[in-house]
This record gives sequence, structure tokens and C-alpha cells, in this order.
Amino acid sequence: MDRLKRGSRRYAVGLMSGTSVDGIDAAVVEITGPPGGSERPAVRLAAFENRPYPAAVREELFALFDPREATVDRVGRMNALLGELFAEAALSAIAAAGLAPADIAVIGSHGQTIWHAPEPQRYCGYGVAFTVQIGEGAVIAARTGVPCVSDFRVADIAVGGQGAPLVPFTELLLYGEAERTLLLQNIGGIGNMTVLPAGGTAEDVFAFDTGPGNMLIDGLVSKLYPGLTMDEGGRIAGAGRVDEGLLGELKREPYYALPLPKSTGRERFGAAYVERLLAYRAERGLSNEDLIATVTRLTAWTIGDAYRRYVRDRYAADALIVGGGGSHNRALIGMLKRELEPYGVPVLTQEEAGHNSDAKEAVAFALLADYAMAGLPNNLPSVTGAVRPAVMGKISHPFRP
Ligand SMILES: Nc1ncnc2c1ncn2[C@@H]1O[C@H](COP(=O)(O)OP(=O)(O)OP(=O)(O)O)[C@@H](O)[C@H]1O
Ligand SMILES: CC(=O)N[C@H]1[C@@H]2OC[C@@H](O2)[C@@H](O)[C@@H]1O[C@H](C)C(=O)O
Repeated sequence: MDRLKRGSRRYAVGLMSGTSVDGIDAAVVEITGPPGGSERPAVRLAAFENRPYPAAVREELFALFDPREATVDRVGRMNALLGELFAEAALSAIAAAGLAPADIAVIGSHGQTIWHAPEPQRYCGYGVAFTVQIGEGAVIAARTGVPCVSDFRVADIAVGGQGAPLVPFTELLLYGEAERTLLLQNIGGIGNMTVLPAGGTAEDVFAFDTGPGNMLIDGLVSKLYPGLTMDEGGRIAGAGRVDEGLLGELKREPYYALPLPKSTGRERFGAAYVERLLAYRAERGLSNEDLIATVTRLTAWTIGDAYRRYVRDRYAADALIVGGGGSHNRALIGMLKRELEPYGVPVLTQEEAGHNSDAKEAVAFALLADYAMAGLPNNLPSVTGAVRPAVMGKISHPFRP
């Protein structure tokens, strides 16, 4: 297949490593229909794999989230190493789809966010905003022989956007409906909501980070239960009781009331926040289960709060569809239903709505890369706050004799 022939059926690979740092998601998708056409592209998932990071890599990545540890040599080395690991993940998924690298038109790689500072700060007399995703695209292109589009977010930040969230661009293409207003809630490390109004166009969509997704739960579990990295199924939270005093204090975090557009990350809800929660637990003698039940409820509350604050007065939502790893946490889903169902908004998982929750973000980066290769804009200024459309992603071409 001629990988450069556009507008026809083609294969693309999407690679994602999210804020939970649980591993590399690789999706191989078959795309039909020209990018940017008036018709929606049809996307079929041909293969999906998740490759957990080796423990040493995960540990080193967590070290690099602390800017005092993230010296330029360590970041540079990890950038190259992640390029190798992403390339391995892509090659493995391509083989799982029964394809060869020569069949693939493009690889879209999100990389690993290690710092996200989208609000301009004064620096050397200038106002500067930035975001850092590592995982070298040149290495991915060289190892796979496939053009790689990487480092998407910086192009949106360069035109005044938050550089996040980016997936809503593809959610509009793949999920938008004429008759129903849908809320798509991702619960990864961070939580983020996309509002797709019935019959809405790109200008009508809005989306934002709701706050912590699993990040606080994971952070507490790994400190309090050595050997565990998550509250599997929500069993720990299910055995605890919410501490209303702590919950009330946590709700006062200023991020929740910020106006849109907004995005957040580990800089706000990372290791230092978890240390504060552990200090509170020690002071008040809270059990592990009660602490984890409380942050689980907080996570559900942030989503209900976002709905009340930004959506309720504008749209009657027909459903909230939950994706990301948090959709496997039954305690969290139960709490979320109690937050939203009183407003007549049913809560469903991506699977219940007929989609693959785990593959969704990787699929999105395959599609974003398809647009980038065609030189077409792939950000949603209404979502990110960018002053104009941008073609996000840097292209690394492999050498092909
Ligand atoms: N079976 C499960 N039970 C409970 N929680 C789960 C389960 N499986 C995954 N999770 C949670 O989901 C997290 C991973 O979610 P996901 O892969 O969607 O995040 P991510 O893509 O890294 O994050 P982001 O979307 O913020 O970039 C895990 O760290 C864990 O907290
Ligand atoms: C800077 C960054 O990596 N942001 C992530 C993170 O994880 C979830 C949420 O915060 C979202 O804003 C974004 O990821 C998804 C893939 C997005 O851009 O849509």
C-alpha cells in the first residue's frame, strides 16, 4: 500500500502514555475518508496493546516530575529511551494487527508529559507558557521506518492555548450526535470532560480538566499499601467512610472554580499534594480506607461540580460516558452516579456505550497525526483557548533509500 496516498483507506498508529504512567498504549487504526472532509472519517480499531513500563523506568519518570531532580542529562536520556520503548510498542501492535511497518502511513505519538505550565509566567522579562512531552519522535521514525508525528501540545500553546485537552477534536469527529448532548468524562491520572452539544460544530464544543482523576488515589495507595499501585476495582474505597471534614477542606482547592479554559496536572495534584493528605491522616487518625474513600468521593464530586458550574445552565445532557482507567473503579462510578443521576444524567461507561475505553486516547493521537500529515489544523480553539487554529505535531521522516 502506498503510505503517502491520502484520502483513501490507510492505517495509522497512535501511541499514548498518560499522566498515570501505567504504561504505553498502542492502537493500530484503519482510517477511511479524507482528513478534514465534510464527512466524518471512519475509524476501525485493528489492534490495541498496553505495555506496562519496566519498574525502573516508571520510578525514574516519577523522579523527573520533580523539577529539582529533572536535570537536563536525565531528561535528555529519558527522551531517547522513551523513543525506543514507544517504537517497540508500535512495532508490536503493528504485528498484532497482522500488518508490516510498510503498511502504516503514520505514527502519532503523544509522549510522556513531565511538566505542564500553560499559563504565561514572567521569565527574563517575557511572559512564557510551556509544556514538556518527551519520547523522541526521531527515534520512533528511525526504528520503525514510519513517519512519526510527536510533540503536539506546544503548537497550541504557541498560539495562546492551554495545549490541552486535545482529544476533544477527535471526540467531536467520532462521537458527536445530532440529537443527543453527550458529556465524555475521561478519568485517567487527571480527569477531563468534553461537552458535545446535540448537532454542535467545532465552535460549540468545550472541554477542560475537571481535576484529579486517579492521581490522588494512586498516590495514596502506593504510599499506604507497598506493592500496590491502584485501588483495584475500588475495593479499598468501598471499605471506607468519607471524612466530611477533610472533604470540605479539599473542595476549597481554587482550581475547581477557575474559569474556562483550564487544564492541570501533576504540578498541582502530584507528590506534594499526597504528602499533605498523609499529614492530615496522621493528625486526625484517619484509617487508610477512610482516606481513600474521601479522595475517591472528591474525584466524583469534582465531576459533579464541573457539571453544575459549566454545563447545567446551558445544556440538558443526555448521558455522561466515562472512559479511562477510573471507569474500572466501582466505588468511584457508584459515587459519580449519585452525583449526576439526581439531575437526570445517566452515567455509562465507554464499554456500555459500545466503545473501547482503554484505546480511546491512543486512537485519538493516530487521527491527530493523520491531520498533521495532511497539513490540516487539529486543535479546537474553543476548547484550548488558542487564538487561532494550529497544525499540531512535529514530523520526523525516516530515511528510505
Ligand atoms: N481495574 C481497575 N480498578 C481501579 N482503577 C483502575 C483499574 N484499572 C485502571 N485503573 C486506574 O486507572 C489509571 C490509569 O488510567 P488511564 O490509563 O486512563 O490513565 P492515563 O491515560 O495515564 O491518564 P491521563 O488520561 O490523565 O493522561 C490507573 O493508574 C488506575 O488508577
Ligand atoms: C498536559 C497533559 O498531558 N494533559 C493530559 C492530562 O491527562 C488528562 C488531561 O490531563 C488532559 O488534559 C491531557 O490528556 C488528554 C489525552 C488530552 O489532551 O485530551
